[in-house]
Amino acid sequence: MRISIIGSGYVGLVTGMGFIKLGNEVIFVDVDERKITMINNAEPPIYEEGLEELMKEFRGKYYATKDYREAILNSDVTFIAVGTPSREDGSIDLKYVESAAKAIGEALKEKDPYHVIVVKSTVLPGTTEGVVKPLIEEHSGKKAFGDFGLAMNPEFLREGVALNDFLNPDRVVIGVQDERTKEVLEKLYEPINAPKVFTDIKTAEMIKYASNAFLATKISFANEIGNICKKLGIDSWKVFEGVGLDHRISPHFFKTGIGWGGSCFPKDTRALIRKTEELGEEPLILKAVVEVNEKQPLKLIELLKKHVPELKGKTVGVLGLAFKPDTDDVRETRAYPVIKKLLEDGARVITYDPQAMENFKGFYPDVGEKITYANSPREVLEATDVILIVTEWKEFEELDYSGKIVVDGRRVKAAEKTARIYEGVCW
Ligand SMILES: NC(=O)C1=CN([C@@H]2O[C@H](COP(=O)(O)OP(=O)(O)OC[C@H]3O[C@@H](n4cnc5c(N)ncnc54)[C@H](O)[C@@H]3O)[C@@H](O)[C@H]2O)C=CC1
Ligand SMILES: O=C(O)[C@H]1O[C@H](OP(=O)(O)OP(=O)(O)OC[C@H]2O[C@@H](n3ccc(=O)[nH]c3=O)[C@H](O)[C@@H]2O)[C@H](O)[C@@H](O)[C@@H]1O
Repeated sequence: MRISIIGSGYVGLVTGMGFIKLGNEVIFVDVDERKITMINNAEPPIYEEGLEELMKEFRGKYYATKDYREAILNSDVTFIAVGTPSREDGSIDLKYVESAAKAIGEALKEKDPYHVIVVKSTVLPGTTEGVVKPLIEEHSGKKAFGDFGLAMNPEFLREGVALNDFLNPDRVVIGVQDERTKEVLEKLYEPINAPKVFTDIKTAEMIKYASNAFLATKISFANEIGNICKKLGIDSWKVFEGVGLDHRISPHFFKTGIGWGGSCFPKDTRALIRKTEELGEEPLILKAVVEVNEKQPLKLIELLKKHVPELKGKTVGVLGLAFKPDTDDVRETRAYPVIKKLLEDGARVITYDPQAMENFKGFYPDVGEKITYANSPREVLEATDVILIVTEWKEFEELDYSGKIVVDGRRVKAAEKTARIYEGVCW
């Protein structure tokens, strides 16, 4: 099938390359010239395992452009995968979705054969039918479900293992209304060996929010129990190993630590909270889930002060800046509140991350003043005896922490074994 993808970020690029691997051809559309040039040179604009190899292998099966018209006229299915960030008040900002829908509508004017538009971006229930559909109809002069198809197909991939998640998902959720669109998507996803859940459009939208909210809840719940365990001298990882063996609960996604960050859990829980309030309901659990998560990274500093009561003038090493390992993404990373607090308390910071330092400089560009970006994790260990671990990169397992005070937010076994003083956040 010929596919066009609007928005070539983490989701657009990964799903696009995934569809190519399944035998399709893809035209990527973006507004960012830098990304377009990089994709056309088979260079991934983001770090994601296996992506570069795939882009090199399938050169010729895809290209990137700014031109919506060209992309729509030369494809049969268009996915919308633009960002859906938070507004200042936490509500969902649909400006990219809206401008994509308008531009698709304009391009669709000239297209005769049936074209299917699929919303892949995470959008609140009602958005595809209440915002995307009327904009495409207004700008194309055509009618949804008659002149063109419309569907909602949320994405569940995780950064770092994104290609594998896309190609081997637990399920594929497809929200559709008309039979013709359903057939197109059934065919497109046929090679994927996973249960296909067909629903109406707003149910598909809700499945995505409920999934992310549940996962965020699972971690905040585990961290709340983990904080109690810490006070009682209990290893919460052992606790959740035992808890997770109950098949109704499952052992996955139960790691206690300094909480969840990333481009989605924070913004999606906020958006769902705002939507719930708008509907006149009280999001009691969701609010608590967020509150636990905001406090959790500061536990690192609290524990550090047990051993180093005065941080003023001290150099503190921070290992890891990405919101999790195997990505260069620093959106809502727990490293930010940790480093902010260290600097507020008068400490100097020396930090290292294998992939995310350039992105993190967006928060703290004043290199050398209060924060130094090291060339290796060893350089951090040479500079100071006080270490905080924020992201569990594999290479941090290869270090010798002898003589160090380590406060660990993610459980790096080598630190637990070799540090002079070791504090785990929930163990
Ligand atoms: N990052 C992730 O792991 C996952 C993200 N999602 C959802 O997928 C959506 C996209 O997320 P990401 O890929 O992380 O975002 P991103 O920010 O990495 O990528 C979005 C891309 O859209 C482009 N863009 C913005 N406006 C545009 C327009 N009018 N026309 C064409 N391109 C435009 C941007 O330049 C950017 O390259 C969001 O709704 C997110 O919640 C869903 C599952 C996983
Ligand atoms: O909607 C999205 O964007 C995606 O959000 C998450 O994926 P992602 O943000 O890439 O990362 P996760 O692996 O879920 O980790 C999120 C955060 O939770 C933390 N985490 C994860 C697992 C765990 O057991 N404990 C824990 O603290 C991680 O350190 C990280 O900060 C979901 O896992 C995906 O299914 C979803 O598609």
